[in-house]
Amino acid sequence: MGQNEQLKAVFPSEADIPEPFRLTQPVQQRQYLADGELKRWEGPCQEVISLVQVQKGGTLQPVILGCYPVLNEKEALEALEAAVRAYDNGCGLWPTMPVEGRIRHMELFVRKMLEKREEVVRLLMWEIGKTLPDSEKEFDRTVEYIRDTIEALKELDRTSSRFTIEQGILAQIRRAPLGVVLCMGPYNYPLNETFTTLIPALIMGNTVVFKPPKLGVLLHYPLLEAFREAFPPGVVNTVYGSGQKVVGPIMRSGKINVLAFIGSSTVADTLKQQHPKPHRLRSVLGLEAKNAAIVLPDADIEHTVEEILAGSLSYNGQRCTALKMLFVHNRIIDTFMKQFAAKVNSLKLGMPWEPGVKITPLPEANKIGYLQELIQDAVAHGASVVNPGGGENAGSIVRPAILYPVKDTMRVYAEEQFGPVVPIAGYDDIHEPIRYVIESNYGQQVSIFGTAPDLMASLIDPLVNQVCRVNINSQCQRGPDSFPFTGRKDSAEGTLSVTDALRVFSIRTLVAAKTTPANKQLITEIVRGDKSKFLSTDFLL
Ligand SMILES: NC(=O)C1=CN([C@@H]2O[C@H](COP(=O)(O)OP(=O)(O)OC[C@H]3O[C@@H](n4cnc5c(N)ncnc54)[C@H](OP(=O)(O)O)[C@@H]3O)[C@@H](O)[C@H]2O)C=CC1
Ligand SMILES: O=C(O)[C@H](O)COP(=O)(O)O
Repeated sequence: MGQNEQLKAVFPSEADIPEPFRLTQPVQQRQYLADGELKRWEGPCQEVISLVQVQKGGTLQPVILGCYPVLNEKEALEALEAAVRAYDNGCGLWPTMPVEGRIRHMELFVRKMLEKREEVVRLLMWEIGKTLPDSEKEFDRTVEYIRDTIEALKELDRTSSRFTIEQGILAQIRRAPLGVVLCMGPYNYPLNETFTTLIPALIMGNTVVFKPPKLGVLLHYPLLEAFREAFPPGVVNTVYGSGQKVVGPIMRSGKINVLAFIGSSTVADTLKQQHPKPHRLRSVLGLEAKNAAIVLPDADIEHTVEEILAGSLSYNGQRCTALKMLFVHNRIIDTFMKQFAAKVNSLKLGMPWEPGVKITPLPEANKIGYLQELIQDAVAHGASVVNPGGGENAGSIVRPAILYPVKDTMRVYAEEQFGPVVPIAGYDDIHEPIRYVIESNYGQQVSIFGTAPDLMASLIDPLVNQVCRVNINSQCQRGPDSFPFTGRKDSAEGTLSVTDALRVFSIRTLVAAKTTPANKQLITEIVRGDKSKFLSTDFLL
């Protein structure tokens, strides 16, 4: 069998798909959530085509998963207005609701969300080709993130809402919401990376409009009812359709107080510029990265190969944290390359639900075309594809490619490939990879592999001042989610983590009163009458 036939053979016929993973019927989504209602949509819908293809009569055929509403500017602005009303007129409802109340709503949401686990996991596999273990992990990690957020909020509330008297002024310092937040996430973690901003934004008392990515859109549908039941009207609203048509008007309205966006740096710039006062907009952005691995001459090669394999190719290299450029010392490059290529060649290609599969179908023809352009450009400038068949595809499946020796004249040296292409450069002088990190447009993370304490120590400080996380003898990654996650330059704006996110979606405000006898009397009555959040009697003691 030729390479292409071998690749084609990884796709199943419909009959080969095991029962629990079959899609019984397409998901015909004709609803969206706005103002507390699941509104019926009679207008045009966009078909969703799976990344998984099936064999029929010797050819690969697309699988239609369902469709979602393509809203217009009118519906998008109505959803926005619902969020604005829920914030501005929300007295006693959401933004002014005590923390314990908001937590109860969030706990109800988690219970309802858990009922949809199986459905969401199945859609993750079909919509974005994520393996079963990784799809389950994405769902479970998201639930855990919500629970951790609830605990972190309890702690923040205990420590940050306090009374103080200074210079004859009694003040209560509070953490207050910011307003209306627009949340958008990328296709590689469509659930988790949307919820890492949506959940903290909500629980801090903001109201939200969110647009799921077009790849990974249907898996949000089973959760709409949970949002509707768990939160007051207008607190959570969804929009669907082309970014330009529905997100553009929302940004241009100037009514968004926070842009919470995880995705590519160029789209983030476009969205910010659409806001009438971009410099006043708070932005929480998780963007592109080109994380490098630096392998020192004394590295433990076996361990390094394992870490770099997972770091560069898990979920087909489609992670912002993936290792996207490797620098290996010339003294060990032959040994490293032999072991690494053998591991890459042994990765199992197949369908997301198959046990042991690591490489799964990729999105869209233009993604595969882009990867092949990068490979051709590198080859034209003197690199080789080290592993035979690397970069070849059949339909949506691509065999990973290792490129070597990669030079600064090649596009793949600086561009974020976000796919199964691993560029490798050899080096003699440690200043070469360090210069790469310094000169990169991105600044998320770096991994260093080695065993000599002095050398490692001398690298850590300069590197951590260029990126935001230096990983020692391990791949780059986001988790644990309690760790701060951010980047410099074009890689991020604002910091996320369970607790950082609570801070980023809130502001410290004051209620202040002169401590005159009349004011003391007034405040005592306010407190007794339980008429505001100005509740503690500490100041009276
Ligand atoms: N730093 C981080 O935390 C992370 C960063 N990323 C980065 O995300 C990228 C991959 O994700 P990808 O989904 O391709 O990113 P995109 O920037 O293409 O899409 C992200 C979101 O923006 C929307 N969008 C795209 N174009 C427009 C537009 N013109 N107007 C309005 N909205 C638009 C998308 O919607 P639609 O799908 O409908 O087009 C999607 O919801 C990589 O660069 C990766 O590094 C990924 C994960 C984490
Ligand atoms: O969306 C991404 O790519 C992530 O931020 C990477 O997360 P991970 O390191 O946990 O896979």
